[in-house]
Amino acid sequence: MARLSLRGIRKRFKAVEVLHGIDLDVKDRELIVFVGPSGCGKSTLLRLIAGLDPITEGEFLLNDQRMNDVAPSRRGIAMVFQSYALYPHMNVYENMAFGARLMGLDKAEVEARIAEAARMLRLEALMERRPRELSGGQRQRVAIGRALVRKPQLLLLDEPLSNLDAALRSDVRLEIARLHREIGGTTIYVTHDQVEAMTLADRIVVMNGGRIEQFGSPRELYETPSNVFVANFIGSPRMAMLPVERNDNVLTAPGIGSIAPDRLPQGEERDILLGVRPDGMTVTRDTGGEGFAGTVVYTEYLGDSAFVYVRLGDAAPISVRCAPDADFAPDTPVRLQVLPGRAHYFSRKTSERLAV
Ligand SMILES: Nc1ncnc2c1ncn2[C@@H]1O[C@H](COP(=O)(O)OP(=O)(O)OP(=O)(O)O)[C@@H](O)[C@H]1O
Repeated sequence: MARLSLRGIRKRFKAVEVLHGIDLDVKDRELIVFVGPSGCGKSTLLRLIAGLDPITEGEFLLNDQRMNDVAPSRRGIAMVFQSYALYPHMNVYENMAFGARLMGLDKAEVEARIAEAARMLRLEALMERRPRELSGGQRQRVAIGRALVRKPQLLLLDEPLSNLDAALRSDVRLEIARLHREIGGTTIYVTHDQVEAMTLADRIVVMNGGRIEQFGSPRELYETPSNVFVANFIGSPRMAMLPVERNDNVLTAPGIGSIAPDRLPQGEERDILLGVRPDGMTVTRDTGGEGFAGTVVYTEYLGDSAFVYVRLGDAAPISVRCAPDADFAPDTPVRLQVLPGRAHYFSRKTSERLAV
């Protein structure tokens, strides 16, 4: 069992504070993904949980026990790093067997677990090789295998797929998810890739500048991002953001047009940021009337759909998901409508989500 509580965690390197008070509760058996832009503190937080760096301030509890001063080897944690730290003088088999033997498992059990990991990670033909005789991606798979054979209660993975090609990446990702369920432990997975986060996680921690912006299920983050940062970070292509002024039940973007949406934000704020996902709008040739007027930049055909990129005013183009037969030549004047229930609202003052 592995249930985690982080309370007011701060981390300073000399005078520089890089984590500014992290509070987080992870349930047993959850697969949690830390995601965020480069330098936001994901790896640092993972290293504090592993015990590789001391916590400056705050408390880390594992199953209600304070872990701040417990040695890494006594935390019952297995970790896979971006740099794999394999034993150079051992071959692949021995690298995977080492940790499992230290746990006191009998020989047959160690062999069975290694065979399974090797099959899953497609390492069977490489078992006799030393790390220096392997490619980067192969080493990465050995490092994952070495952690998995221990069937840890808490598995920490820091960008474990960064050296794999696209096809292997999605295969190994599926295997990690399957193994996570099979082992029945808790997994924390660090990535900067929001697609990886969305497909793997039970819940996602979105980090930015040493703080948690939002913690929730992939669906919660996509459907109700709690601020502009999360709205922009989750979802590809990005959510369109349009500054609008509210007058009664009409939202107006100066020089672009206005809409009267089915749902409006609560409260009195007049200066609002309207957010709409690419599939939350329709685009038609401009014949006047309600809606936002723009011009087509280009149309991207994807087979099962098409993305039409539209410029509104002088902001960066926004993308609208259309049926695959959408065919708008560049510079076509078009009008955008927001579909019912698809408008997100944010305060222009605080960037926080406004309830409807
Ligand atoms: N040992 C250290 N000494 C000083 N500063 C550090 C140290 N380790 C990390 N930092 C700083 O802490 C911040 C967070 O780094 P961290 O590696 O946790 O980010 P990250 O979100 O994992 O980024 P990436 O996706 O690029 O790996 C960065 O500004 C980094 O420069």
